[in-house]
Amino acid sequence: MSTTWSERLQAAIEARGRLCVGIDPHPSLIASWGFEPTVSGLENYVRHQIEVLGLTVAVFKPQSGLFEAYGAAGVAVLERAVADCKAAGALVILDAKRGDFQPTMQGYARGYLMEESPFQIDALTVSPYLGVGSLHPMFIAAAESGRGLYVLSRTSNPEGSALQLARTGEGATVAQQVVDDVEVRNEVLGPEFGLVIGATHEDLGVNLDEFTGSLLVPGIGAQGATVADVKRRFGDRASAVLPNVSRQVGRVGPDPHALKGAVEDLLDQVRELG
Ligand SMILES: O=c1ccn([C@@H]2O[C@H](COP(=O)(O)O)[C@@H](O)[C@H]2O)c(=O)[nH]1
Repeated sequence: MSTTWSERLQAAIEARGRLCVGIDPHPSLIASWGFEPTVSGLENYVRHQIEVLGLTVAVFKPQSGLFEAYGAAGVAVLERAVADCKAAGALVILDAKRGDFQPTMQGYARGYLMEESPFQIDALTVSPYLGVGSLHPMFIAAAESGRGLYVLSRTSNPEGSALQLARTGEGATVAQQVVDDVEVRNEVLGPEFGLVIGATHEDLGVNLDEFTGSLLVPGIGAQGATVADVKRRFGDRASAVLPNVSRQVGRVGPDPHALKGAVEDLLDQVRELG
């Protein structure tokens, strides 16, 4: 890509507002929109969501697992959904949380982060829990191709805390070590690498003061957090937040007027983040 992820993200936020809408085609949501929970229902649900919201939303975050559930046909729907979001002028963060040792990460880099990759995404979520260094091929491929990465640090789910708030030998929390290790890459390669920090924790458990990348923040809506919580919990760093809302939007149903209204309402709220 001829621009960097951080440049595209900034431009998209200025044009459309600071909001990432998750494309999370849970079978129950597909059914509630009046479609069969089959591959063709999946395709109809996703296509309708993008047709209605594609020109409004800055960033979409398809959840890979909910497409992979349908096998190769579901992955084909995902590939087309990415292309449809891009054709509508929106950016795409693929939420696939990839993480493995370096030789395997090279395969994921070829799949997601190169000019010739089948998935023409803008950014990818990755897991650092085989060591941030195991993500090295991803950092390099993303920097070379103008793509971004979002590295899991402090996830929104309650099960994450025991691991992520454990202390390293140096006394930092594991989540903080991830923040610091990713920031080292940002200093060398540019602020293209962000973090996933859940909105659901009253105490974030990490210090983000020195972090220069963007913060992908899930947990708003169905998981209980509000945009006001994000503003309070992220304080000075709220302007680096890219809030994600998935099921709360899907639960509105397929009516285009209602769907657009729900997103406009969220866009009004996120203006408060600065
Ligand atoms: O810490 C994390 C990391 C990723 N997610 C993903 O975000 C969405 C949230 O969906 P909602 O319906 O808005 O709750 C989903 O795709 C998760 O896999 C997360 O929730 N927390």
